[in-house]
Amino acid sequence: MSMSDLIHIRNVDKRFATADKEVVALDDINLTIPAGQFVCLLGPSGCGKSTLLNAIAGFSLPSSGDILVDGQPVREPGPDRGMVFQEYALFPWMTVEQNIRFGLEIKRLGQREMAEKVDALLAMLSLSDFRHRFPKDLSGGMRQRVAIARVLALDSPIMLMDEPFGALDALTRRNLQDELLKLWAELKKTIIFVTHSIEESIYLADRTIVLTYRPGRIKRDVQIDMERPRDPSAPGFNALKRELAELVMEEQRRHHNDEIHAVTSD
Ligand SMILES: Nc1ncnc2c1ncn2[C@@H]1O[C@H](COP(=O)(O)OP(=O)(O)OP(=O)(O)O)[C@@H](O)[C@H]1O
Repeated sequence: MSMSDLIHIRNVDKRFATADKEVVALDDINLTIPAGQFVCLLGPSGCGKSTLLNAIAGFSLPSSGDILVDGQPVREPGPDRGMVFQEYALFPWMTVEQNIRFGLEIKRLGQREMAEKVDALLAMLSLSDFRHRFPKDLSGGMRQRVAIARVLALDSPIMLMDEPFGALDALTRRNLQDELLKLWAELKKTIIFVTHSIEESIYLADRTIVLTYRPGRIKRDVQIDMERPRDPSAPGFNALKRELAELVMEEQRRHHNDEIHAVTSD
C-alpha cells in the first residue's frame, strides 16, 4: 500500500435479487485510488456505475469484498465522503444560504465563523447574489452550484458525484466542469465522478474507468495525462474519444441485446 492511496476497493461484488432472477451489478471490482485523483466511472446505463459509487458512499454495501477509505472499512455514510446527485438534493423550503448553512450545522461552529464560511462558499460558487433565493427560483446550473457548495461545506476530502451535470445544457455544463476543476485543484479533493459522457470524462479526469454491462467489471482503466485546460478539438483528445467510444459502444450493444432479449422472452 502506498502512503498516498486513499481508497481501496477489493474483490467487490454486488448482487441484487429481483423477482425472477439475480442481477450481478458488480463483479470482482478491484481499484486503488490515490488521494487527490480525479476519477471518472464511465459506461452505458446499467453497468453498475451508481452501484459502485453508492457502495463507496456507504449507502448500499457490497454483497462481498471490501471498501477501505484511509484504511478503515466503509460501513455507512460518513462526513469524509460528500455526495452530489444528478437531481439537486436541496431542501426546497430553505434559501440558498440556508441550504449551505445546513451542511455546516453539524460542525458546531460559532455564529461568526459560520457566517464567514457561508459567505466564502457563496463567493466560491458565484452564488452571493442569489443567497436569499429558493431553489425553485434558480436555474439547473445554479441549483447544482448550491449542491456543490453544500458538499464543500462539509470539508469532505472525498467528493462522490453521480452524473451531477447530466441534466444541464452544454454551455452551463462546460462552465460547471471548469469550476469543478478549479475547486478540485485548489482544495485538493479526491473526486469520483460518474458519467456516461465520454467527452466529459476526458475533459475532467486523471483516470477513466470503463465498466462493462452486466456483470459490471472493469473493462479498461485509462490514465489521462493531457494538460488542462483540455481542448476537445485537439487530436489527442479526439483519438482518446474514439478509443473510449469503441469500448463503451461494445457494452452499449450488449445492453441493447439484453433488452431485446428481455422483450422477446416475455
Ligand atoms: N435496487 C436494485 N434492485 C435490483 N437491481 C438493481 C438495483 N439497483 C441497481 N440494479 C441493477 O444493477 C445494474 C447496475 O445499475 P446501476 O444503476 O448501478 O447502473 P448505472 O451504470 O449507474 O446506470 P445508470 O447510468 O442508468 O444510472 C442494473 O442492471 C440495474 O438494473
